[in-house]
Amino acid sequence: MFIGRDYEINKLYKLYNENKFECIVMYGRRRVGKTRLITEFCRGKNTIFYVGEEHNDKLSLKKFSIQIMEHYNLNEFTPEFESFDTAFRFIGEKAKTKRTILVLDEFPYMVSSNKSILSILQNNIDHHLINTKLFLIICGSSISFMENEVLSHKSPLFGRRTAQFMISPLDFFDSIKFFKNYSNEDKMKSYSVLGGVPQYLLQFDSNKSFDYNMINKLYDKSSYLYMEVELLLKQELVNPIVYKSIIEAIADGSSKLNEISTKIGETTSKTSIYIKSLLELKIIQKLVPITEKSNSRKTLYNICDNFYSFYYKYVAKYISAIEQEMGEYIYIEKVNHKFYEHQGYVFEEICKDYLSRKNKKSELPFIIFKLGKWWGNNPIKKKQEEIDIVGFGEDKTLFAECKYTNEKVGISIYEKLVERSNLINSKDSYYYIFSKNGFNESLLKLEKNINNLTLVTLDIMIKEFE
Ligand SMILES: Nc1ncnc2c1ncn2[C@@H]1O[C@H](COP(=O)(O)OP(=O)(O)OP(=O)(O)O)[C@@H](O)[C@H]1O
Repeated sequence: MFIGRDYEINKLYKLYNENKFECIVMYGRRRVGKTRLITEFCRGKNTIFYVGEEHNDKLSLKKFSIQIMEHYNLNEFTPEFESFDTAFRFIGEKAKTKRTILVLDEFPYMVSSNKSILSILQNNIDHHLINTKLFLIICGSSISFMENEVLSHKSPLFGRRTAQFMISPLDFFDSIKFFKNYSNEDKMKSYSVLGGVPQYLLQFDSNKSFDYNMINKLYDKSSYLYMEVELLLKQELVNPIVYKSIIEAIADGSSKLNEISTKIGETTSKTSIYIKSLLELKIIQKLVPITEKSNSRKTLYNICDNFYSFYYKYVAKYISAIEQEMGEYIYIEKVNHKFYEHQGYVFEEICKDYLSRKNKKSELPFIIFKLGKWWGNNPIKKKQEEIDIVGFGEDKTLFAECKYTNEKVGISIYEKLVERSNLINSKDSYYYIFSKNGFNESLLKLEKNINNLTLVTLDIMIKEFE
């Protein structure tokens, strides 16, 4: 079962059908589904699929040669290519007449065994490949490597790329397709723990209860997910301890730069260097009120990956108990029924995903150009206020409140939202209220009587994008 990725597959097809040379750079965090996406796209096409490994240059070239020879059915007595240069030229010759896909997966490993591959490839593109029908896909997980060494202006490959795809985790609506047998609430809970990384979503079996999966697939020291975050950080970062402290500080509620640096005992300038790497890895994100510039002093940081966020809020602090095989007890007594706040935060993101999807289909009252959150001072009440979601169109604004509670949402929530929306300049305002468990009668009646209020439940959202 292959889920989602419609945008990427459609774009790849369009480029493929142009039948000319392409150099496509694909990157994204580990386990996000890059290889699977490429495999799905390449199915039934003339493809050489090479996966880089941590070998020395000689072994790398040998493996690359074997892959090419097998593809072209060259017999075992054919000498191996003497260099990557001759190997690329050989493929280029073949691709002059026939559409050929060459995938270089795990490209950073290829480069680590031979730094000159970048310039060899550049030279080949400029002199040989550019006039062929080669469809080259360069793929890698190390986001910093791909952005700095392949995409940036410092890279020999700069200017050779014809398209790039940064592969993100699946959104809520695609992620929950992994949990066919779950109730909507369990789908939501599972997504709030695992996020949208397919490899993590695959760990839960929706034929088993949510609690069973939590206890056996996360709160068990032998489980894949239990070790994942620590291993990933070690793989991606040189000094994982400081990074871990930063993520822990954010998970614990520190969201401003000075709060984070105080908590971890580092200077703000040093902390901001570490934060930059975590931003690059898409583990944390920077938030500013939608009305402010991106360098606003009101900048906050939060963990944008649900799994990291859950792990540092509800797993990391119980490591020693889980190591003593008390994971089930910890989950039942300390976590289950207590991670409601986390779900509330994730619910807000889901509502944003919902609005983005509706916006793409032009199904909102107007086209939104900018979607975000707002917080700021209420000068009348002399206190801080926030609006969960604000969407700016050309001359219209959408304001949304997201309520993840068991109670039905009433009219007072609408009134508060209208009051707060007055803090932002808007000619024409539209209101959306999202609720886990529906709305009371008076609010439902109001929705019928005014035309700028829309009420949406979790069930409605899920049904719309099933
Ligand atoms: N869209 C999808 N639908 C269903 N399963 C998927 C999807 N994407 C990925 N998977 C599954 O998730 C797992 C991880 O995916 P994949 O190996 O493609 O990730 P990756 O980004 O290439 O990882 P890495 O960077 O670690 O090599 C695989 O089992 C894959 O089949």
